[in-house]
Amino acid sequence: MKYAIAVLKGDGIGPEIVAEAQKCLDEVAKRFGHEFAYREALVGGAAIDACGTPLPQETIDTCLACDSVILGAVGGPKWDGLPAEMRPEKGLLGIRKELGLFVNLRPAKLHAPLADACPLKPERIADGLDLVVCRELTGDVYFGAKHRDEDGTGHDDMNYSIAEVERIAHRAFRMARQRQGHVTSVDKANVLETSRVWRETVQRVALEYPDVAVDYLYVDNAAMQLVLNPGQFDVILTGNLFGDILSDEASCITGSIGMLPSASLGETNLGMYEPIHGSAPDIAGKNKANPIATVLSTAMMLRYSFGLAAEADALERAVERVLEKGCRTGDIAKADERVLGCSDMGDAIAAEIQDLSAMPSFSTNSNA
Ligand SMILES: NC(=O)C1=CN([C@@H]2O[C@H](COP(=O)(O)OP(=O)(O)OC[C@H]3O[C@@H](n4cnc5c(N)ncnc54)[C@H](O)[C@@H]3O)[C@@H](O)[C@H]2O)C=CC1
Ligand SMILES: CC(C)CC(=O)C(=O)O
Ligand SMILES: [Mg+2]
Repeated sequence: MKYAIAVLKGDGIGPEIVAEAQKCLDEVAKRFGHEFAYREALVGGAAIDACGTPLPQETIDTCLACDSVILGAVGGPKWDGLPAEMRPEKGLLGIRKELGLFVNLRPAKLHAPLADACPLKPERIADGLDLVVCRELTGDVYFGAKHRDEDGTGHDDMNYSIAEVERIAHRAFRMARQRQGHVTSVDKANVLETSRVWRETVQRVALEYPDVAVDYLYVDNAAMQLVLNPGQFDVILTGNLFGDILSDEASCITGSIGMLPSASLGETNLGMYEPIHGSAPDIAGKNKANPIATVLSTAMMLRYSFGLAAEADALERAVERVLEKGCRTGDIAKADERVLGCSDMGDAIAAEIQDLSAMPSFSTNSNA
């Protein structure tokens, strides 16, 4: 099959990590007999520099004309002084909104070979870590009105409508049915009106899923529980701001933010697949970034946008195998371990895909 993929590399490490993900996808295409046709478009700082805006209309049109979107990351110190509407991050928020991507799935899994890279004591991860943050992506304080008073006071309007909470809650409960059947809804309902709307709505939606266990945590407690006993979580259902923060926290339990993929989804098959991390200006251009979060994001793309489960499994298995073999970028390496560059890690994963014959559980023509 032929698939059109919009490629938004963005800024900082964005181009480096996306190049490695494409390298791995090209191996998947060869092995399984698909064609991935890439269409590059600009977003973030790169778009500001070339077109004077963080989200050109051409980029939106390209994404809408494709079957899926891969995004690297946006932002960097070069653009930090720009007004809010002109910042690179506005381009990312804008493309999520334009494509109607209100669900952001951020799975956090502790890969066994990386147990040493987890900063928690072994007893805290005795139950492992296999959770998914189901984050609402096109509402909350990120999209509310912003302004500054004449005296310099800043305002960000935080709001959630019942309909916005309902649609993300249904997605979380349906996903829990495919997993361990447990949703933890996270809010700040003891203080925020938006959170009271959130909690009441989730409680109502939960009645439609009597087979799913549900509990409710305030976000401050959730942040603590995540490091005390991360194994208690299955699906964490939460808003845009809290989900952004909790997923970065969850990522470091897996060893590094460079490990965590995400899928941004809406009502159609068109999804955007993006690592959860940012543009990492401190390591940009140095071939030091971990490309695994981006590679695993494209595995989510194969599964969710293209329905290619065997191909997604193969890509995920290839990542597992390089970790088992001891391949490590700097962020997940122990002091005495050899450190691979971003492109070496991409090469290693691509080589594992080539070596599919050594993986008896994968047929190379199951979906071709
Ligand atoms: N989705 C996106 O495009 C996002 C963009 N940003 C933007 O990125 C810029 C930098 O933000 P920060 O707060 O520094 O967050 P960041 O996620 O870019 O970096 C935080 C730390 O994690 C490290 N890191 C991140 N990704 C890594 C990878 N793949 N491999 C190894 N190490 C990695 C960085 O080197 C840094 O030490 C800002 O302009 C911010 O607005 C931040 C978060 C998400
Ligand atoms: C850069 C922001 C717009 C969002 C963010 O940090 C994220 O989605 O992880
Ligand atoms: Mg973030």
